[in-house]
Amino acid sequence: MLKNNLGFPRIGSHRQLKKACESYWSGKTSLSELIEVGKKIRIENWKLQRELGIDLIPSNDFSFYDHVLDHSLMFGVIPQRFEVLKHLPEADQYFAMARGYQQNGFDLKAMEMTKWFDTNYHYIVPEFTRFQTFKLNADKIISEFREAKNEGIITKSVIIGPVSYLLLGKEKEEGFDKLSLLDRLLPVYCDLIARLVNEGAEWIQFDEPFLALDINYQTKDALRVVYQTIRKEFPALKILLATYFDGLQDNILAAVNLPICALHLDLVRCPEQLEEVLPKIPEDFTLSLGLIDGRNIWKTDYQKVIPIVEKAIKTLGTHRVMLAPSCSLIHTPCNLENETKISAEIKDWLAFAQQKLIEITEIYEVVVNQKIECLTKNQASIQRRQTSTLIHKPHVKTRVAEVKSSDLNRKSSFLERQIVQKDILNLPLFPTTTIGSFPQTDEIRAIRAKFKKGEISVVQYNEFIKLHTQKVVVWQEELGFDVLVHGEFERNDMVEYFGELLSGFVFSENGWVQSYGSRCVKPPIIFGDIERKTAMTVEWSKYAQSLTQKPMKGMLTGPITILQWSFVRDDQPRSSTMMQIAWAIRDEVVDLEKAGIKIIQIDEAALREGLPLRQTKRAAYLKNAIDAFRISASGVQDETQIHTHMCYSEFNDIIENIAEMDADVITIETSRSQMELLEAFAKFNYPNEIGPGVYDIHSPRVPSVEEMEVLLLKAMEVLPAQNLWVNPDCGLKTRKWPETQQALRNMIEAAHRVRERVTEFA
Ligand SMILES: CN1c2c(nc(N)[nH]c2=O)NC[C@@H]1CNc1ccc(C(=O)N[C@@H](CCC(=O)N[C@@H](CCC(=O)N[C@@H](CCC(=O)O)C(=O)O)C(=O)O)C(=O)O)cc1
Ligand SMILES: N[C@@H](CCS)C(=O)O
Ligand SMILES: [Zn+2]
Repeated sequence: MLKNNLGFPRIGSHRQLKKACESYWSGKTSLSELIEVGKKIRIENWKLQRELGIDLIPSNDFSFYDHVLDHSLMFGVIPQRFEVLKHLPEADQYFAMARGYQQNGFDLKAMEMTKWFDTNYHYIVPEFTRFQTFKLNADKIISEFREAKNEGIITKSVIIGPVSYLLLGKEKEEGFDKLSLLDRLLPVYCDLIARLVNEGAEWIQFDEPFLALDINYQTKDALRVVYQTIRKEFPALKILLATYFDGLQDNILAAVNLPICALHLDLVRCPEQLEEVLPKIPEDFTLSLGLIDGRNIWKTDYQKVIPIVEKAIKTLGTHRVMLAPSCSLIHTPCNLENETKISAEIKDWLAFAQQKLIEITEIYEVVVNQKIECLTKNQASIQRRQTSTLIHKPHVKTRVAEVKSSDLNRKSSFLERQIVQKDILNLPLFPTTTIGSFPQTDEIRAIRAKFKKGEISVVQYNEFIKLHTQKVVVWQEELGFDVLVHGEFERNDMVEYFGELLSGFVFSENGWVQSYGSRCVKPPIIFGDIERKTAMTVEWSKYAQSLTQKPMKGMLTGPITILQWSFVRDDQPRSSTMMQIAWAIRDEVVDLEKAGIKIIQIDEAALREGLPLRQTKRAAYLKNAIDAFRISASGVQDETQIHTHMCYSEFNDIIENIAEMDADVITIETSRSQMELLEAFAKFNYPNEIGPGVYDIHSPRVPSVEEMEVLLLKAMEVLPAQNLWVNPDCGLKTRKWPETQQALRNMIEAAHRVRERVTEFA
């Protein structure tokens, strides 16, 4: 029974990769220093996995920015516009594709970035053209394989399977289907496999996560052609095909009929699939059981998983079963041992990536070598958690259970509210605003770190934050913004900040997980019932409002997003936890209104991300999610304008549900996709107000006045001008000040120009 790992966190246990990348980007360190940091992380990871007893250790799971972009480079899928950078080192071309490039007279937009399935990881979307060609550049994958081999480890290279790679991309021209590119792509995959086999590769892991999604006949057929071709060319190759994030369901036959050696199943997301898959497994097939949750941080209950392993062994025999995490471990933090502040009681319930690999080994030991002490120790922890007095608060449960329909509804319809709000707020056409955060400078982060270490007092910290808030308010007024924000300088992260103020959460010091590129998050851990201990944002919003006559938006993170970007307790339905958060946020919204805040934004950046991957599960999720949002937003009077904000979202399939949220204004990400998204809003006759992002804040590139004006004009073609707002795609916390100032100046100018055009036209 082989112990199989699908992927290990690549950021380093102390975010070494983030620091090295950012240092290189800012010109402080050289490329060779960056490359060295990457190599050190990889070697440490491989050695660690070997020490922990993993048999199939992955390589090519490392990436300097994103593994999908790595594949695009590996296959020569480089958009034409980056050809002009051919003279640069390959690493700089790579980072230019990810981040845009605005230097030395060049002005190249970054490639689109979107969510990796239902995770908070973002990948760079491959861009395909009708006559797309592919050309192999296997340097990265081969050199990583060799690096590990030098350490005496024959790794299992991880590659995204050809079908999933194509499906992850986007057709940049009309009139062709990306799957039709398979004829040209497959031979390049075969060249790649040949190179790996030549180097001594025995196993290759092909990730085909789309097999766990709703796919059509053509896709199943494409999978068949691909793996038949590979099998024919490489009869001795051990192909492990990995599916994750859901079950195979109606794709079971398509999967088990593929000529592969091993199939990986996510048995955390879909345990019930095993029953159906087992009898259909061909004789020469191995099954990789994804039993350790790669998407959460709770200790595995061995008593629950061991019978599953035994069942698989009974049908297949020990040698045809593998033990594995449910998916790559990049979605979990590296090592629980680095945590010094989580109480011993709660730490006992947790497992980070390293501990998850230990769990695999322990389960193996229990099953194969009857090492019962591992099971006994595990069961003691599981029981301590189940009986802990920290978790349950009956009054919280009662409040959630007693929801009435009036709790879910604003007092009047949107059209009635719009009239009252227009009257009170008196905003111009195309009101200008931002999404909330302004640059979190190194100085702010350093001061917060000092405050957290107790090196400065709360008074000193608050004075410092107030000073920054004041500066940003004055600056927005000078620039002519219509609706102001306070800048969110007091927040470490839009979810962690609220978690810290709510009961039922704990926090890691080092539990970082990659979100995109060098950006990481430290998801809070929800272990118990949630309630608001005290007002969380009111003092900051009141202070900021006191500095200006213009409306100051109150800024909150919504229940869906707090849930989605946390590690959520697994001892009650997620929807129950979401409702507890919804009530806590509602209390805050009501308090903000009482404090005189006229516009309140409840960010739901993760609404789309939380949407189940399978169609059949979506309605239930959406019902709960929309109810949770409505509970959080409906405690206020008609006069109070509720905004929501979403980024990285493909809304076409959920536009009706977004309308049901009934936010007075929604601000959304649209600039990287050139407003494509708005057509969905237009088609649906979306009734409420919309701020389509015109400035892509995920790139340091400064957009020109003209290009933002063009985007606004595009928006006007499909939506009524009186419903449009002007704003960036998302918050500005990741940006530097100079580019932010220039971009926002341009944005305000673009709004003025469009206003003038409309007035002239009228
Ligand atoms: C809007 N997005 C968010 C997502 N998920 C979230 N949980 N939050 C989001 O805002 N998902 C979708 C999008 C895009 N994703 C991200 C993810 C992460 C960031 C980001 O800016 N991350 C920061 C870390 C933020 C944070 O927690 N900061 C803390 C700690 C700062 C720190 O590193 N401190 C140093 C010490 C500093 C010193 O001494 O000088 C340390 O601990 O070593 C804070 O500010 O206090 C990142 O840098 O990666 C953005 C968008
Ligand atoms: N208000 C948050 C939303 C990010 S999705 C911000 O501005 O950073
Ligand atoms: Zn956002």
